[in-house]
Amino acid sequence: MKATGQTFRVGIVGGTGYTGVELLRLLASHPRVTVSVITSRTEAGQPVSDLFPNLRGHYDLAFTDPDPATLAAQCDLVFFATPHNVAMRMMPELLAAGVRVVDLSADFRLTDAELWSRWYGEPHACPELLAEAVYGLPEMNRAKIRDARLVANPGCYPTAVQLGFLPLLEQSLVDVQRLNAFAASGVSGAGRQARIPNLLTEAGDNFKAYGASGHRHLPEIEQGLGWLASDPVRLTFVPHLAPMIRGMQATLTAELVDPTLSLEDLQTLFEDRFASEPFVDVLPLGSHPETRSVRGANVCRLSLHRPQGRDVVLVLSVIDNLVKGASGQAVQNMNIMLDLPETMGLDAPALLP
Ligand SMILES: NC(=O)C1=CN([C@@H]2O[C@H](COP(=O)(O)OP(=O)(O)OC[C@H]3O[C@@H](n4cnc5c(N)ncnc54)[C@H](OP(=O)(O)O)[C@@H]3O)[C@@H](O)[C@H]2O)C=CC1
Ligand SMILES: CC(=O)N[C@@H](CCC(=O)OP(=O)(O)O)C(=O)O
Repeated sequence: MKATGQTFRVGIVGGTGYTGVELLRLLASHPRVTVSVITSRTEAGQPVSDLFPNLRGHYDLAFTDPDPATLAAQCDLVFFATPHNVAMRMMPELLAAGVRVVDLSADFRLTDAELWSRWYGEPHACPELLAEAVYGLPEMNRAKIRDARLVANPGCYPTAVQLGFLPLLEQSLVDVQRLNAFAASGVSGAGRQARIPNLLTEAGDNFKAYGASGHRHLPEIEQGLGWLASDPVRLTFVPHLAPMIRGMQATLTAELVDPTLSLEDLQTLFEDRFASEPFVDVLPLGSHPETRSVRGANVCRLSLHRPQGRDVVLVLSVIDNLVKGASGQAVQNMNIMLDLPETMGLDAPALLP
């Protein structure tokens, strides 16, 4: 049953992937949104609930081939839950028809087309839209998201890392030339397509770093941290693959400019900065956040440390890569764009165990 008030029609391009089905799960209980189009090239014609039995009874909808004209006619807002290089080709037609877009891929996250093509390996298909796209980290850009036609939803690592550093950089408290982020992701971060490294027998009972000499999230994170610091930053970023399905943990370190600042001062700074943020939770001093405390929930939990009282601040940050790291944040952005309460459809607690 949908609540009173206007109901918005949304479409999802890429409905068979992990972020697509997570959007469907979250939107099934959203009181002001109806999913009117869900696309898949490989499953066109199949009812959604045949492919995803968890959604039986929630959707009377079948997958259709992605077609911009159909999406434009039947949707107020469209999510792209597709690999890179898809949204940038279909989106201009939707924007021209007055449809608003939240893109979960990286197509519009970097403002510099040349930098994008260096990291993504081909020319950008519509660089003219890069300046207009709004980077969809609400804790940083809420006012711009409200009026945006096109929101670039952040990557999962960039969400965990930027939220953890945010108060320190806004207040110029750390050396921005020597930032470090070591982060581990669950295997769902790699998407649903079949690849040998993602098999249970390869990724299970194993833990490894990858992309250590350069991962495509590095320029995205440095760009966002640079906005926060109002200065270019330099980050050492090492992602890891952890033997779990969902979840992301980031360990961040930075050197304090003023070592007389106490851990309690930093804790107060974080608590004050995030006091009115519904989806950022600063844990009490001494805590170590766990990925299972955010599983299925649109929340980032942070904790602060100063190991051995040295001049280094250490921030632990956890999110669910598919929720605050992708589809939950996309719904949060949609709520802001449609002038709905920001937490609508997103207030369920995490799944434990
Ligand atoms: N997984 C995660 O934790 C996160 C993912 N992201 C980003 O979100 C996006 C989706 O990720 P994820 O759900 O994991 O990916 P998946 O690989 O699991 O799913 C991709 C989806 O896109 C569709 N698709 C693929 N190629 C095309 C195309 N050319 N045209 C139209 N549809 C296409 C596929 O369906 P079909 O082939 O049937 O059309 C499928 O539904 C990616 O850009 C990813 O980088 C962002 C943050 C976190
Ligand atoms: C575990 C794993 O493989 N994670 C992915 C990143 C997650 C993601 O999808 O990020 P984008 O939205 O930027 O593509 C990777 O490292 O490429």
